[in-house]
Amino acid sequence: MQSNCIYLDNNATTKVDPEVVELILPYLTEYYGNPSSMHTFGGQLAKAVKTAREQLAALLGADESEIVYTSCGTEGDNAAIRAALLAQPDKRHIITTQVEHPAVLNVCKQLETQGYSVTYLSVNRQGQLDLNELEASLTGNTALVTTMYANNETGVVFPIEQIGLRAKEYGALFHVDAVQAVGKIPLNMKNSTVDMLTLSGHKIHAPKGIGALYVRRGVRFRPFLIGGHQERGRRAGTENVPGIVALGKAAELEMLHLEEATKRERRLRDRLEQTLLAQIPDCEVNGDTTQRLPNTTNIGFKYIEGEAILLLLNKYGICASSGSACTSGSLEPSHVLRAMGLPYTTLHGSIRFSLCRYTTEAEIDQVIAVMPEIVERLRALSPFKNDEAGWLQAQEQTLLGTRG
Ligand SMILES: Cc1ncc(COP(=O)(O)O)c(C=O)c1O
Ligand code: FES
Repeated sequence: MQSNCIYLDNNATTKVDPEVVELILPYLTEYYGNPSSMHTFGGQLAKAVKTAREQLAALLGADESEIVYTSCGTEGDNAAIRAALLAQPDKRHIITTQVEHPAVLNVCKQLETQGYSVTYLSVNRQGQLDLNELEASLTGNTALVTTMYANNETGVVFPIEQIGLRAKEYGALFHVDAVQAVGKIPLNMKNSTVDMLTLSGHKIHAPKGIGALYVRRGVRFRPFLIGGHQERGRRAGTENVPGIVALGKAAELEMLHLEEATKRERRLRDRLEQTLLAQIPDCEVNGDTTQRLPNTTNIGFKYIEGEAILLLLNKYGICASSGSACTSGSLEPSHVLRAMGLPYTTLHGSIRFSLCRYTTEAEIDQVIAVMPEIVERLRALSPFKNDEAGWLQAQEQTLLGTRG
């Protein structure tokens, strides 16, 4: 198995911090008890679970009683949406956006088949919402507004508090999928309109299989997983103790590094982006560059296929992605970039680079060194170089063929 690469796909998942690994090893070996047990061997682990809860609460500016551990971001999103609807059985309307992660979009689509109506807010070319459209969609029947904090594909950040204020005016609950924002944007739930907020461990240098949902005190919450009394009856199932300990430590490290890492990642990301834009013709950044995560850039290279770029980057040991990991492999272009109304010529040739605190100057140099040549090589092979109409026709035929 390959283990060494230039890893610029941190929005898909991150490396577990070595400090986190070291801390959790005893919880995988010696301390295997059940935190709910009466005996000391198991019961002592409740303390570790509590410490992690405090660490996570500190990162969110929340109270520890407001943290519910989950298995992943997807579970957090599912649990929050279901809980909001169960708590308000008379309300049958949900507002979300066209650019959400499938963990929200596909839940909403299923709810439509169960008698709920869903408004999918549009975004503009920059990937930003129109708050007037949100206001016009809200009614007294709206149970929930659920939007992401930052987009996984473009890094575009939504004006969360402005959305929340409007939701509150209509008495709707407000859930935020902050899987991509946690650790990259300072958060303070104390002075916030957010009622529930999802996060995922594997995006912040903890392992896969652990996440959390913030539930504001006072928000009526009905559990998604029903069974035992764990998590104060809000999420049944024996706790993933090593995962929880890891998440707590990872949160502590995110807080410690946030300011300095954010600055560094922004500088490296901007250098990568600006150099590629200067050296490669016919390319552009997708999404609002003023309201954006510091670690993400999504660049559209006209007239070529993103997958072809990725394959060549892979030959140089560079990991990036087109769209998101969950949807890669499907031939459909990204629903996020489509919602932004990108032209077909760019839609298929878009690549996301996402950095983290381990990304080095030398790694960025390496990408800068190979990208112009990769794009030039692919464009030389492309029969449609500078031929918008030809490219468009070919893409349409491909799509028809795959659907056919
Ligand atoms: C915005 C967003 N929400 C939810 C998820 C799902 O998180 P998980 O992979 O932990 O289920 C992801 C993962 O890519 C994401 O980027
Ligand atoms: S890995 Fe991020 S979209 Fe699934």
